[in-house]
Amino acid sequence: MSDVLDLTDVSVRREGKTILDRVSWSVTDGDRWVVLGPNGAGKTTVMQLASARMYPTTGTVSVLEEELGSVDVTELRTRVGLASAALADRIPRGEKVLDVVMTASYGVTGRWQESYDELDAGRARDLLAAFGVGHLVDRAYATLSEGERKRVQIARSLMADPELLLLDEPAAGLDLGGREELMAALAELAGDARSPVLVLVTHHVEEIPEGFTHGLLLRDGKVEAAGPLEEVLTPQHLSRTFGLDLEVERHRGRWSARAPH
Ligand SMILES: Nc1ncnc2c1ncn2[C@@H]1O[C@H](COP(=O)(O)OP(=O)(O)OP(=O)(O)O)[C@@H](O)[C@H]1O
Repeated sequence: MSDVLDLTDVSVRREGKTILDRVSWSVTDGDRWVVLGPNGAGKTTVMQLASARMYPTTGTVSVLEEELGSVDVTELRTRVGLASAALADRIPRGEKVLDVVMTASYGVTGRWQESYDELDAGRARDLLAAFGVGHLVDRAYATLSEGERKRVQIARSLMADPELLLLDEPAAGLDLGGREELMAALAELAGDARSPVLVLVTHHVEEIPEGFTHGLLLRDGKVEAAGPLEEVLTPQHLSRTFGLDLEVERHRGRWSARAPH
């Protein structure tokens, strides 16, 4: 079992503010992690480090056994898939869905003069079909619903066959049906041994798909708990993470949390 991600004593400071405070976290081959915490807890910052798009102020970060600061991050970034709102914002409005996915093999958003062959197009079509949006290949990305866009983004993040896949709030903005369809697609991905190591960021325990194995709880830039989901998603840890009393339930592999009356 090798470490896919390793953060040791990592702090990130910006404009005098400590965004991450001595965070240590290890992700091993085969794991499916959820990163959970309230607004401003530092989740996206952890994803920026994990995708080699940011360096820590202090501490060490290794991604796929390469230590940030001592490797060429351009090459490393191609080995990490990322789906996030920030990345989605960079997709040109008129871009064809097939190109949104295919351009990921060059790590660009917006098709220009790169050359693609039938194999690339075939892989993009297969990925879109796997996420239930195969019929949308020729549509302009801007004309899709939010749920369709989210699936296209995940298909795109898998295009370059990453070893690590980071999904930053994949269910944000989806209606109940869209969320549940996405949960089913992600559960399938989690259950497939050929899938990359998965890390999913969310604010809601209801958005943890079946098959996810571990959780990292963050609050105010600090780790509240990290480990197997059953050990981490306790009322005590979740209440401390979100700063209010919470009851937690698990039903058929899915979680829910609510404040008691
Ligand atoms: N460049 C920056 N300069 C100053 N503060 C920053 C900077 N980047 C992030 N922050 C702050 O760091 C904190 C953590 O941000 P981050 O985006 O990592 O949190 P998050 O857990 O992803 O939040 P959310 O759930 O709201 O997306 C926030 O308070 C944010 O305002």
